[in-house]
Amino acid sequence: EIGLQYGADRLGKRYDAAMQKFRENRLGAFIHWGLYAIPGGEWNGQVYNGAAEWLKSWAKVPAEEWLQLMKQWNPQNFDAKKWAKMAKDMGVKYVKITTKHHEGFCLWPSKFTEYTVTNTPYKKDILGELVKAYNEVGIDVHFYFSVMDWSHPDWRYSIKNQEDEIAFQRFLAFTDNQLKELATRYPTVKDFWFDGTWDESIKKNGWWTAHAERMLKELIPGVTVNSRLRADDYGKRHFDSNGHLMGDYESAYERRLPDPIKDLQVTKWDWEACMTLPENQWGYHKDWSLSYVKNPVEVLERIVHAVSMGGNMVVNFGPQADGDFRTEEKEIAKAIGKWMQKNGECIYACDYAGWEKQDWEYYTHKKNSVYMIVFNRPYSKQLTVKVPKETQIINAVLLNGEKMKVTETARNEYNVGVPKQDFQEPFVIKLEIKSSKTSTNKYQEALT
Ligand SMILES: C[C@@H]1N[C@@H](C(=O)NCc2ccccc2)[C@H](O)[C@@H]1O
Repeated sequence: EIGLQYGADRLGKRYDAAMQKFRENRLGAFIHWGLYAIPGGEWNGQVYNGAAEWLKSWAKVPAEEWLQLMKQWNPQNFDAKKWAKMAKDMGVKYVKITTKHHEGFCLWPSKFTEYTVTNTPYKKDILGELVKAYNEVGIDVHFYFSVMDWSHPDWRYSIKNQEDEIAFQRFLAFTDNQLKELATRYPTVKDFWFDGTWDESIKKNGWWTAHAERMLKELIPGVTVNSRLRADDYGKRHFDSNGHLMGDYESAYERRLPDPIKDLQVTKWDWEACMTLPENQWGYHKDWSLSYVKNPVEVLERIVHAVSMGGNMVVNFGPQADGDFRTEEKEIAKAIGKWMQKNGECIYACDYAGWEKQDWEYYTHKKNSVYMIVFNRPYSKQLTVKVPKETQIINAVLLNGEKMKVTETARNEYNVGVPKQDFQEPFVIKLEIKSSKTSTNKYQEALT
């Protein structure tokens, strides 16, 4: 291993209570809300099908013109309690909120920039209202924070000369001030999810990313920080030059997931994926007909896929400029909540089972139960289960209590029957297992 000053501060997973809670939460929601919700993907009569929160970039709008949108920021239908109820009913255990996205507009009354909610017709501290409302219903709040800040004159993509260097160090000091502000104003925050950290300027300042993680952990004991913040002494990101994960969980799975057969290495560390409903859109876009919108089962499939590999999943919502949510998002949240109400036992506090994946889809594991979450109902009416050596299935029940037939079909192989009723939605079978040394060898090995 090479010596690093700004590499991983810790090897292996964290097992303190705060990280256990982060891990056991499993299902979260993302909220992407900012000035970009006002134009909703359209600028000067042209609609862009790229990410709506990147409209400033697509339409090449200068910062001072873009920030004029603050004059229109007045979400009259914003009701933090309603947002909290929607999240509670969806069954999410935490919500990640964009405190400041790349545009530089702050949802809290920051003292270090004029581009905040204070200087809008709305005036009030939106972030404070949300932290209070979510916490009141037992939902943890995580902060999304974009280091890249298009509103700040000292932001640099790269450091070409001494002038850049001096400006960027001022920018990092400004960022420290905002992070300290967030950590001290909202001490119940549980996580910082950094974004906008891929540019040369940050990779050349790995020291600052290590300092930012350490500063937040001093200010808020137990707080978690994502790997995307981190660059090491040599500009290596997420994993340091010795291959060790930096931060507390890997955060590279954005709109994609690890392969359930080829990428089993991710089960060795904590990780969190995030996903959108229409492919490109995190912020509010007025026209969702421009791309495919995932249906509830497709969202569930991604949630279960992540948990089956020992990860968390965060489903994104992009509220409207008026502070209400579009109907499609309310419907998805309701459908997910309905399924989670019945089947959440196979998600919350569950982890990777380590069993060989089958075509009917995913396993999750908790204590001495293994859950089968069936997305693909086989015409054979038999669900193949290959167990690890010296493992026996004691019994199998549907989460509604219906007993399922279990037939041993070969060494360490079983068939589990499917429910009589076709629920027209993914269903969950809970297997009670025990390890058994005495495996009868009634099955002969083939001679080939
Ligand atoms: C969590 C997401 N990360 C931000 C982002 O900048 N992603 C990188 C990206 C944005 C637009 C086109 C390609 C790649 C998006 O705007 C969301 O905040």
